[in-house]
Amino acid sequence: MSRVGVLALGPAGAGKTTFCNAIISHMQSIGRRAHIVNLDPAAEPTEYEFSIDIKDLISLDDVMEEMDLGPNGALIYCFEYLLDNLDWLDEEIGDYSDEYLIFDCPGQIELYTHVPVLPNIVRHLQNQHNFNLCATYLLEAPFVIDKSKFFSGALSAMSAMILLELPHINILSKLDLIKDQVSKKQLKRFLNPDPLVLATEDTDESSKFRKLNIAVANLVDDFGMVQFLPLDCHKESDSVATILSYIDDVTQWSENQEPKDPKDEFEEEIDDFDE
Ligand SMILES: Nc1nc2c(ncn2[C@@H]2O[C@H](COP(=O)(O)OP(=O)(O)OP(=O)(O)O)[C@@H](O)[C@H]2O)c(=O)[nH]1
Repeated sequence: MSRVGVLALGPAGAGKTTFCNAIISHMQSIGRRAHIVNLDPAAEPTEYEFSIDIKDLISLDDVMEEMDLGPNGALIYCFEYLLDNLDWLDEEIGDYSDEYLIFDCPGQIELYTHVPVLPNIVRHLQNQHNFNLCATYLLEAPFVIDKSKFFSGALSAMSAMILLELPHINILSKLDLIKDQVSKKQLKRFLNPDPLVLATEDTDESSKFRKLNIAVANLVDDFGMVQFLPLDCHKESDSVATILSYIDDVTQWSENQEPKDPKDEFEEEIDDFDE
């Protein structure tokens, strides 16, 4: 038996929970079942009930109060507690066989860029529960269309990809917020950009950061971190369906199957952008 799990990752407020809800809603509309696993010990209830909720094990408020810790220290404590009590997760997951689980993760990206707590949970899910996992990393469109922020976002996504070692899909969320600011052509540039061009254009040849910018751009390019699937949760759009079909491909990976090129997948989505 193999299970499919999707991790929703990304900085605070990037739209992870909204994305999880949009996936569930879309799946329900096409007759598929999926469940949200809330891994954020500070999360409030959302549109769809959590099928598995870390708050049933431990909550951030309780830890802050009882251990006299700040929010970040308390979050790390919660995850270490989860790691020490993985039998709780095992029991909860036991009820969901052959189903899609969407793991809504906290926005404190150090959990998957610095400290190994999420990678340890990922290994447990793979080894003990035979999960086919995939990571989705959300970055807000208004954030990413700014060049310097684009690189910082791409580097944080890359860091998560390296630490988690999972099939990785970058998602540009909140597309509606940039609709009036960028043309279809500009959007394409940010969905599938050439990092070297981004790093060097408009940069003074003598700038002392030029060499560093080029080195960072090459690194980002080498790791293939520069393709984004667009997501607009506030509009009836095909973006969720497109992302889901891509997730389906990477999680049901078979040896002789090549991954689809996300560029082709979202081409149609971009065509609708100016309308
Ligand atoms: N305009 C717009 N707003 C969005 C979109 N997706 C999410 N939001 C809003 O962005 C805010 C944050 O969304 P969440 O889904 O809670 O983000 P999150 O990444 O889960 O947040 P944390 O769990 O706190 O890290 C909410 O007010 C959402 O309504 C979108 O596609 N467009």
